[in-house]
Amino acid sequence: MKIFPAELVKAIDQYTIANEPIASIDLMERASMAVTSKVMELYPESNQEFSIFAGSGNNGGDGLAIARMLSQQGYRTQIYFIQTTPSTTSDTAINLGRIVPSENLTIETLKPEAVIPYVTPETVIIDTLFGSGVNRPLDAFNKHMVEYINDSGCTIISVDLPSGLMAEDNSTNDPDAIIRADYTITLELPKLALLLPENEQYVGELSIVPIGLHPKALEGFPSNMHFITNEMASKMLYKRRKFAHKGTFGHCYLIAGSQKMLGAAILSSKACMKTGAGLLTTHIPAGLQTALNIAVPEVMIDQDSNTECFTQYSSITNYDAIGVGPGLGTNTTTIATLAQLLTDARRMPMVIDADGLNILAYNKELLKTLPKFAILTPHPKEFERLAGSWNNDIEKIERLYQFAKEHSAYIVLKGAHTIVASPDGRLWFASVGNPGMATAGSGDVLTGIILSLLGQGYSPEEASILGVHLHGLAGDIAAKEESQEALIASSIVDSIGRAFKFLWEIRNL
Ligand SMILES: NC(=O)C1=CN([C@@H]2O[C@H](COP(=O)(O)OP(=O)(O)OC[C@H]3O[C@@H](n4cnc5c(N)ncnc54)[C@H](OP(=O)(O)O)[C@@H]3O)[C@@H](O)[C@H]2O)[C@@H](O)CC1
Ligand SMILES: [K+]
Repeated sequence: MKIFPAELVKAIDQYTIANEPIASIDLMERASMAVTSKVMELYPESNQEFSIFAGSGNNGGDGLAIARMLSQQGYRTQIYFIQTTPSTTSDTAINLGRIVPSENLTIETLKPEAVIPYVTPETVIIDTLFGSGVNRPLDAFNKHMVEYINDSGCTIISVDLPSGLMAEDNSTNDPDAIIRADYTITLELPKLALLLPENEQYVGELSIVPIGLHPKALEGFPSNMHFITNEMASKMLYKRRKFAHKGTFGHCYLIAGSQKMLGAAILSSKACMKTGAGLLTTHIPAGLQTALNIAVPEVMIDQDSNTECFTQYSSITNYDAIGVGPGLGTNTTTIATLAQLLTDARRMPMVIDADGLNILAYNKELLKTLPKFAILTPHPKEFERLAGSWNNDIEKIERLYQFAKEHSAYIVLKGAHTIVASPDGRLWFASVGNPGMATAGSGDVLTGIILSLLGQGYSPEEASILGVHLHGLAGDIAAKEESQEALIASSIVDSIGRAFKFLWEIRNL
């Protein structure tokens, strides 16, 4: 699924109206119906009361239609229609005309000098003041409305975007003039601002509802940003052939672990095997063989002669892909050996994580020797060490583009919506995963998953995107079963199988 800027969303909207064809008021009705269904899913009990704050743009038009629909379903609904600009859009005017006040539905128009009515904290506020039409910080009256809603103590559901949030860059926005929603229900397409960590406080829990925009427009309009969906990930899966043998699925080589961090090597190894690698050889420091063997009997072991650092590696021509970094340490000898490995393995598919990345960050000349299309999997702090700091998430994305291009590498920037950046300037945002996955070893598991996919012949692009999606899905399955609190890295590994099954079911639909 593509992520489009607000102007293109508008153009897709227009294309749909012209080519489906459908009257714009009917498209608004369809969109409002989709949002109403989602709201009713969140609040199935019809004794829930709603207050809908509607602006005079089309977002407000949606709000008016949602109010009508909720009241028809038996929910008591009050509308506060905010009239600050004289120009009510034509569809919003039509929806205003469709409001027939009743016991369940009341409407009050608020003008700039109006006193804002008291809303009890039990009421759920539906915020439809502004949507994707905002291109500057809100004016004083609307900011006052936003502050009132934010301070109300009510649960807030924003439609399309939290009002006041611009669809892309908010670096010059006024943070006090943006709704802080508990839920954002966005129409059909995720907007960039909704996926950025700095906006989490405004967006709350994000859901996307299809509204039937024209498939030709969704396909044909260009964008270099994508949202990774189950459908997209499931299409990437390779079928395992009946006459395959373990050699068919690749021989992976993982260089990981140290005396204090053998766990990283264990988690990564397990994840690699669970993701379908045919063979895995794990290189660890001397003295740790038995522990690794017991923890992951499927793995072959390549022991270093040194107990403390990485000093040697076996012939890389034996392998199809290399993973390096989890729990490795950053000892001087380790740095020298990694430098040699990068030179030797110039044509190998490779994923580099954790201490591998720290070594690169503190020895930047090594970046020049990265194998082409190497995958780097930093968390934000590691990426900052590699690429320098940023002032906001839009600058961070710029940094990602530049860094991936400059080093011909795929960057997997881990976070709430992990971002994969390709060397040719495309980005993919993760749609799955949960805060329970911010736990020790979670990154080691991702490295193992990506290594496994590389070893099986997936391209670096596929391995990054599918790897991120499988990791997030497995985390979501684990959180559902055990809670986010109890989720540990091993739970993610244990759920990889179910993540695969889920994707295969979608593929075979
Ligand atoms: N995408 C789709 O397919 C569909 C989209 N739909 C819905 O349409 C929504 C977009 O509607 P929209 O374009 O009318 O914009 P919206 O945000 O409601 O209001 C803009 C108004 O606010 C004004 N304004 C702007 N900035 C301001 C400021 N700082 N302070 C004060 N005023 C400011 C601006 O005026 P102007 O900039 O001209 O001064 C304009 O009058 C979209 O989010 C979705 O909910 C569905 O109905 C159907 C399918
Ligand atoms: K809104």
